Formats: sequence, C-alpha cells, structure tokens
Amino acid sequence: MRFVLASQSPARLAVLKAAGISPDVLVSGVDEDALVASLVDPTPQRIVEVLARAKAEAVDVVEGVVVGCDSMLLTADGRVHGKPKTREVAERRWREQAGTTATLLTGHAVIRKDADGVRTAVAHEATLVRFGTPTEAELQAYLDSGEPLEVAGAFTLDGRGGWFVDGIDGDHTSVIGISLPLTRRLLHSVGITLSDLW
Ligand SMILES: Nc1nc2c(ncn2[C@H]2C[C@H](O)[C@@H](COP(=O)(O)OP(=O)(O)OP(=O)(O)O)O2)c(=O)[nH]1
Repeated sequence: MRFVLASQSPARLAVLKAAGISPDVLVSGVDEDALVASLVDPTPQRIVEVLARAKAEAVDVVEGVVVGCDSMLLTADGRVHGKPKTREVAERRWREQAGTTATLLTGHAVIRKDADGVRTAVAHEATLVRFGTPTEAELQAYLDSGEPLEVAGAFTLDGRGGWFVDGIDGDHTSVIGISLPLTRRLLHSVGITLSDLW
C-alpha cells in the first residue's frame, strides 16, 4: 500500500523510516497562517488538527494512505507558537519558556483512499515538555546554530535542543513531529494495520 507523508519535515521522515516505513514525500504547500486566520476563535488543539488535515488533503494522491501533521507549542499563558523563523523571536521564546513546562501539540490526519472511497481520521497528541535553563552563553550558542529558528517551539528533543529538555511526560515521537502510537491508532480506524505497511 502506498504511504504518503504530506510533510517537508526531515524529522517526520526520519521517525517513519526508523519505524520501518519508507513513505513517498509530497509537500502540501498549505498556507498555514492564512488557514489559521480563517478559523473563528479556535482552540490550540483544533488549530493543529485543522492544519494537519489540510496538509493531508492538499497533496495529490489517488490511492493509498496519506499522513499529515502539524506541531505547535502551547505555553502556560495559553498562546501557541510555531517556528520562530527569526533569531529575535527564537531568543524571546527561550527567555520566556526556559525553566517552565509547556505542552507540545501535534495534530495528525490519516486519509485512506481506495476503491471503497475516502476515509479520514484526525486527532492530536499532547506531550508535556519541561524546559531546562540554558546559560546565557549556551542560549546564544544555540541560537547561533540556527536550529531553534526552524522548529516548532524553538527546540528539538533529538537535536541540540535536547540538552535543554529536562524531561517530557508523554510520547517523544510526537514531540519530534509524528506520534507513532497515535498514527497506529488512526491507521487502525481506517482499516490499516502496521503489517499492511511493513
Ligand atoms: N528533529 C526535530 N524536529 C522538531 C522537533 N520539534 C519540532 N520539530 C520540527 C518538526 C517540523 O518540521 C517542525 C514543525 O513545523 P510544522 O509542523 O509546521 O511542519 P513543517 O512546516 O516543518 O513541515 P510541513 O508543514 O509538515 O510540511 O518542527 C523535535 O523535537 N525534533
């Protein structure tokens, strides 16, 4: 069965490959900011679910299974944060989140397309992330690396950011970008088991 990952994320691809899946990668090109702006008073959980579904629906797949994801960091003040994209934003994010606990939300959408039609399953995973406190020199060096600019929440678990994550409560694959257990459950809900894919 064809398995399509509707994501440019090298992290998501790496998680799936390590777990025995070699997906086709089709980047959705969804305008995330525009889509979020079109939502009326959405919850953080709905934002990541709507974005994940939009990405999976946007790629051109006639038959097979498509997975789309979207990750954001929900901080204690109720704000959601995607990728900083600039050093200034990444620094501000770390000055606010260091030493705190936040929730990494990852929306997941699984769409199965075959002769029986289209079946869709959408959900999100929430993982508590306890941030450590980098020294000023460590923070500047981390920012200099460029890594925090291009990842949701300005941190990675499996990269340089791992030094500054004191612990998590929940699914680490979800923090990296795609929850394997949640994706397994969503695949089951559209009639697919891992043995169909391995
Ligand atoms: N390696 C790694 N990457 C992470 C981690 N946390 C977040 N990220 C990355 C995964 C995604 O590439 C990115 C989250 O942004 P999005 O969910 O919008 O996905 P992205 O825009 O990268 O690709 P996509 O929209 O799916 O085509 O941050 C982590 O702990 N480790």
